[in-house]
Amino acid sequence: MASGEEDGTVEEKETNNKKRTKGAIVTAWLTFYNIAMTAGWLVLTVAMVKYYLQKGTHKGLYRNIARTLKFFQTFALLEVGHCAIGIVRTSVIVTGVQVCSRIFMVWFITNSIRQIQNEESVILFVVVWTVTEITRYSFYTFNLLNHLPYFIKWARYNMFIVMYPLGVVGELLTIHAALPYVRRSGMYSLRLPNKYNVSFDYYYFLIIVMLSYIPLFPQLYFHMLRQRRRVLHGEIIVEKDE
Ligand SMILES: CCCCCCCCCCCCC[C@@H](O)CC(=O)SCCNC(=O)CCNC(=O)[C@H](O)C(C)(C)COP(=O)(O)OP(=O)(O)OC[C@H]1O[C@@H](n2cnc3c(N)ncnc32)[C@H](O)[C@@H]1OP(=O)(O)O
Repeated sequence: MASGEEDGTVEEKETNNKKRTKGAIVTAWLTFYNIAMTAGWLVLTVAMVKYYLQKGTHKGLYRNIARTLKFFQTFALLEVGHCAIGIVRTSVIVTGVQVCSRIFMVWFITNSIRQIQNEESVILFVVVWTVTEITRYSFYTFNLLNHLPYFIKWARYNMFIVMYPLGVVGELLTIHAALPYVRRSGMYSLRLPNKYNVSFDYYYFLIIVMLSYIPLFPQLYFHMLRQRRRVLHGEIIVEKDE
């Protein structure tokens, strides 16, 4: 009997040790990830400020930071995995829509259409993304280290109120600026007849993407407002897909 009780205790101890080890590994990984992402977006900030101080114009700024932006924005795909395997308490759907929209903007709009890279709207969304991500990743980092300064928590759950709409304006204006070039070049499109007997028009796809902001953006925005009420005002909120 004693051995059974001891075994129970031994099994419980082993399970608890495994949980503690897993918890330590997850915390170590997330801390590393968030520090790396904070550093990456800070490098982007320094590069943008340095370029503007040297050149005195935003023309050519995107080309100057494109590689860093593409790397760190694409690296954020890991966050969909973090949600999917449950190491962070975030909606997979919300994170997926947010990350996919950013990656779409970076790779299939600004990186693919050089003619729009000097648009002011590109600088608008890049600057807004940068300020937001530095705040967000530093929030996660300090939260994991249990030394979260209030001003970072405040910034995390208040700045989005203005930054989110500004970022959407920048993204939509950039897609709109790209439309004439896409129409003229027929890029990423498939005309009939072809061996697949399928047609695809990237111009109309972009119009659909712009229209998709109408139902999708409010979902993200209200999600952040719920998070804000939960964290700053202690409301108990259960996400739909939790
Ligand atoms: C193929 C064609 C595609 C076309 C797509 C068209 C889509 C159109 C609509 C999309 C519009 C998007 C516009 C957007 O790009 C504009 C901008 O972003 S402008 C800049 C302003 N933006 C923002 O402020 C939003 C920034 N993004 C986020 O905040 C997140 O991505 C989001 C998923 C939206 C919300 O984050 P989350 O749900 O994680 O909220 P919390 O931060 O409160 O975290 C919840 C809990 O999870 C823990 N967590 C999350 N991540 C981590 C991590 N990396 N490390 C550690 N912990 C993490 C966090 O601590 C919370 O834990 P707890 O609940 O215990 O407090």
